Amino acid sequence: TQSTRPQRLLGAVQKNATRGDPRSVVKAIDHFCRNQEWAMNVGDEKGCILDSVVSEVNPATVLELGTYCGYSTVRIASLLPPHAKLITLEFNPDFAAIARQVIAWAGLEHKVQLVEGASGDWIPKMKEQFGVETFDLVFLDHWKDRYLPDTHLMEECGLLRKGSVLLADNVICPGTPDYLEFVRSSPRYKSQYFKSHLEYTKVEDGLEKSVFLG
Ligand SMILES: Cn1ncc2cc([C@H](O)c3cccc(CNC(=O)c4cc(-c5ccc(F)cc5)cc(O)c4O)c3)ccc21
Ligand SMILES: [Mg+2]
Repeated sequence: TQSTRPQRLLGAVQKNATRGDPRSVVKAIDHFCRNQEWAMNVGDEKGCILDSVVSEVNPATVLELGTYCGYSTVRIASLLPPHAKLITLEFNPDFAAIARQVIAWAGLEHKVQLVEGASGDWIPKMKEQFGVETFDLVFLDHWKDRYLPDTHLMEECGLLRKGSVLLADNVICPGTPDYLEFVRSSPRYKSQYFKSHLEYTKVEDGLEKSVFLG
């Protein structure tokens, strides 16, 4: 039977990356996507911006919406302080199965809780299920039309505190117009655009960093 792109991406990691070495996992995926098959990872260029925001926030609790194959999960988790936790939500079981193996290859299982399910179902259960108070950092990279409703939901569920940082991928391509309009016009957010390119291409894209002001 035919393999899927995520399966081939995992194969490239297992072939070319060193177990327990997150940077080599990131490098192997970027090489695969640049030279073999494009895939919708945040990529190396936007990934450097992600790294700088993670390092600046130095979060104890992180929520990632949209795991896919675990590329950004590995980038974020590799920068977290010792007892920090990253919860990542993935509704597609095939993606989740690959991501678990990519995260394990990087040796980061102990820092990551991959939850299989949809953001809309799980955000209201975060506090009771995972003992989360609030998130210091949220990385939005799931369905683009879910960024805004899920941001409202996180506010309503008391998961954001004064200073919580939302970092959104793909605000230009594919684009998240309603989300961008909201965070840039709301008095409750301080928003900043980091211009970059769509992963592995010359097409413009960027990340939007929005600080919740409470
Ligand atoms: C509700 N819920 N809760 C958890 C959860 C998790 C998922 C999945 O992880 C999932 C599946 C399919 C698509 C996405 C969103 N990502 C994208 O669509 C994307 C596209 C492109 C692009 C750009 C140019 C192109 F020409 C083609 C694709 C570049 C990018 O970086 C992307 O992130 C995410 C979905 C809903 C979920
Ligand atoms: Mg993306």
